[in-house]
Amino acid sequence: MKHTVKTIQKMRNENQPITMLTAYDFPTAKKINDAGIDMILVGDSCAMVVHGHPDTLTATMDMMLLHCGTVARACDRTMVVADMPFGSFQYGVEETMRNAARFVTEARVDAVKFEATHNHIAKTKAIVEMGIAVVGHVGLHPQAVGALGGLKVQGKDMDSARKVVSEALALQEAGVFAIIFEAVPAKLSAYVTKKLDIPTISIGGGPGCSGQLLVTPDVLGLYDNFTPSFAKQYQKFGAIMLDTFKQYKEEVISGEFPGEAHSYKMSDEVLEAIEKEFG
Ligand SMILES: Nc1nc(=O)c2c([nH]1)NC[C@@H]1CN(c3ccc(C(=O)N[C@@H](CCC(=O)O)C(=O)O)cc3)CN21
Ligand SMILES: CC(C)C(=O)C(=O)O
Ligand SMILES: [Mg+2]
Repeated sequence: MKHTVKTIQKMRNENQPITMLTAYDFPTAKKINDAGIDMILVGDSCAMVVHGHPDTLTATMDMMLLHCGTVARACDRTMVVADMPFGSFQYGVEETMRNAARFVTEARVDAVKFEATHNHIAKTKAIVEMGIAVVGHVGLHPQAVGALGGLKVQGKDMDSARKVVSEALALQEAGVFAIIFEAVPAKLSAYVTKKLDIPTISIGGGPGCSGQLLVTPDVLGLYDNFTPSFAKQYQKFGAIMLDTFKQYKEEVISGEFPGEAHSYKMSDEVLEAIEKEFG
């Protein structure tokens, strides 16, 4: 059965931890779905971990719609959340509504997320009123990397902690069904989680949230430009891939590949006839 806003909120109410990972392609999304992970975020982190850009600002509507549609096709259980790229929710309520609708109608995702601050509460309400499920996102907003002066923890001092708490409360009030806490001290997200009635999902937000999220290439060991300190690498698939490609190269050079098992056969008569005809 496919997860819905209701089943995710039920998990939170029954104290069952919610699991979430990012995905950008069909085979990975299918494995995440089949593993029973509750939610997938098609993050604009794909600009970095899939497309090789230094930050998320180059993600576009076209890029996100393509990856979202691909991931959505792989998921018959996992709830799929589209991350709205920078520039898609900044220019007024109507344009934001139109862009949110495209994720639902064209890519067939189950919900949208964007890096909303206090300036985006009216837009959040407008999308919720359209009937689209919305996820909030507080703490580190990677799309604000320029203004923040780097991708770093948020909410350690009074001003930024107040921003995290007040934005989370305002987003809940605006109707989001869950909120992602990114790079926030564990004590602060635990405090806000208790204050809220909706699930909180941590990516570097500590164990006190209702669920956990990681960027899948970090989990698999597939992205080696950098890894945030909160990410846990469960496997070293990057090293396995490197060894595999080296082995393939060696086998082609040595003639070991392709052997008989990986080649097609034909009858000697046909070949002899061809040789006769063409010399
Ligand atoms: N591979 C990857 N994993 C992520 O979790 C991730 C992305 N990319 N891209 C989008 C955002 C950006 N995020 C990030 C990226 C880096 C740090 C990081 O390296 N922080 C340092 C501190 C840096 C500083 O203080 O200047 C750390 O030690 O965690 C944190 C969050 C989380 N997201
Ligand atoms: C880091 C998570 C929350 C995200 O927004 C992304 O993967 O783009
Ligand atoms: Mg993002």
